[in-house]
Amino acid sequence: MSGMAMWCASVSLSESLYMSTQSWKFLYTGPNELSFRRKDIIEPILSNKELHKGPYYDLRQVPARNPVDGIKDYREHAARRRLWSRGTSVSMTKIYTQSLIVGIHELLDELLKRQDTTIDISEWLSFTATDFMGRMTFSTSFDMVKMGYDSVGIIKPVEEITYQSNIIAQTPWIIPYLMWLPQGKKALNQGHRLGGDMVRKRKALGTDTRDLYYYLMDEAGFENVKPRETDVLSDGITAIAAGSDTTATAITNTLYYLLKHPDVKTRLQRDIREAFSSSREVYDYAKSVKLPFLDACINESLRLLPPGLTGFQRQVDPSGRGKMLGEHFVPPGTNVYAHLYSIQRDPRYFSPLPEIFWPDRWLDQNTYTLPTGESISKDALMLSRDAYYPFSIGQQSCAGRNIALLELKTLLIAILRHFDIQVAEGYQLDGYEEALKDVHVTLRGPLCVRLHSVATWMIKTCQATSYQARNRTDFQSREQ
Ligand code: HEM
Repeated sequence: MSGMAMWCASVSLSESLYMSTQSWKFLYTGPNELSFRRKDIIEPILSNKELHKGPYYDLRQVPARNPVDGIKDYREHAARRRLWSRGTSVSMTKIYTQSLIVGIHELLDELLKRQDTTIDISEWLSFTATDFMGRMTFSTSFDMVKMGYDSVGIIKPVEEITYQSNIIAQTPWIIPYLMWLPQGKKALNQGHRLGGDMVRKRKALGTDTRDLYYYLMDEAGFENVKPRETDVLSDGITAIAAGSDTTATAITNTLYYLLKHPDVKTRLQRDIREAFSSSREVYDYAKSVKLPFLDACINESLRLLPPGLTGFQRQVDPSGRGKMLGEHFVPPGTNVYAHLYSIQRDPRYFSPLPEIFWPDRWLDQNTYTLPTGESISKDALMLSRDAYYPFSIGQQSCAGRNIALLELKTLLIAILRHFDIQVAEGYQLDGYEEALKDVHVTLRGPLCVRLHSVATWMIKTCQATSYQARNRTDFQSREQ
C-alpha cells in the first residue's frame, strides 16, 4: 500500500503497524519514510543534531507563524526553547497549581450537577485542559467548563487541521498552497484571531503577571534581544494546541484503563482517599508525589496509549551523505521514526504481559503478583525505561512535560477522590480504544460514564475556598 493510502486510512495506523508482524525491525511507512521498532534507534533519531524535524513540521511554518515546534535549525530552536524552559520549569508548576485548582473546582462543580447522569468525561476533560492552558499561558480562561461547551470554537478546528495535516504531510509539495484551501485558511485565521485577542487582553494585565506569556515575552529581561511579538503569539497558540488535547487524551486514556480494570481503580481510589482524607488538605495536591501507585497508573497508560502514537518524524539531511542507523544505511532525505506505540509494547522491553495494563510493573518491589494471580520475582520482570518516551527525548522533546504531569496527577486525584466512576449504561467500553485515530496526535471519541459523588461535603469545602484560591493566584502573580 502506498504511504498516502495508508495515512488516509490511518484510523488505527499504529495498531495495524504493530500487529502487521510482531517481529519487524523497520517498515516502509511512506514513499520516502521508514519506521523503526528498536530501542537502540530512539536516541540516534531523536537526540541527534544531524537529523532535523521532517516535512511534517513544515506545516507549522505557514505564513506569519514561527512556533517553537516548527523550528528546524538547532541554534534558532535552542534560543526559543530557553524562553519556554523558564516558563515551564518545575518551580513554575507551584504557581500554575493555583490556576489549575481554580479550574478543577469549576469542573467538580459541573460534574456534581450532572452526577448520576450519563456524561462524556472525554469532552469535559478537553474543556478543563483548554481552560487551564488559557489561564496558564495568558492568565485568561476560555470558561469552557463553566459554560459546558467550546465557547471559542477552537477544539474542533484544531482537530480538523491536525487530521488534514497528517494527510498533507505525506505530500509536502502541497504545503505552500495550504492557505488556498478553505479549511486550512479558516482554522489558521481562527487561531490567529483568538491568539490576537488573548495577547491584547494579556497586555492589559501589565508586565508583572507570572504566566507563560511573561517568560515567552521575556518580561524579566533575561535576553539581550527582545522576542518578537509575532513569535510569542505563535508560541502562545502552540501552548494551547499542544498542551490541551494531549493532556486531555492522557487523562481520558487513564480513566479508560481504570474502568477496564476495576480492581486497579479500587486500589488507586483507596490510596488517593487515604492520602487526602480531610478537608484541610484540599489544596495539598503536592502530596501526590507520595502516591507511587498513581504514578505507576499514569506511566502504564502513557506506555500503552501515548497521545502521540506513531512517534516523531525526523529527516536525514537531504543534502548530506546519508546516515547509519544501527546497521542500516539510510539515504539522504529519508524521513525516519522510532515507532512509539510498538516500542512501548515490545516484549523485549516490557514483560511479562506487554499489552496488558498492569501498573505494578513500575513499582520497585522484590516480588510481583500478576493479574493472573501468579507471582514472579524482580529478576523475571523486564522494564526498559529507555524504551519509554511518551514525551520524546532530546532538545526538541516536550516543553510542557512538568505541566502535563502536574495536570494528570491533580485531575485524576480530584476526580477519583470525589466521585465513584462507572461505565455509562449502554456504552461499549472497548469501542473507546477502537475509535482512537492516530493522526500525529490521537483524536478520540467519547468516553461515557456516570459519576456518583462520595464526598459532597468535600466539594462544598472546595467551593467555599475556591474564591480564596482564585485571589491567591492573582496575589501570587503580583507578589512574584
Ligand atoms: C500528556 C501530555 C503531553 C504529551 C504526551 C506531550 C508529548 C509531546 C511530545 C512527544 C513532543 C515532541 C513532539 C515532536 O517531536 O514532534 C511534544 C512537544 C511539545 N509539547 Fe508536549 N506533550 C504533552 C503536554 C504538553 C503541554 C501541557 C504543553 C504546554 C504547556 C506542551 C507543549 C509542547 C511544546 C511547546 C512542544 C514543542 C517543543 C519543541 O519543539 O521544542 N506539551 N510534546
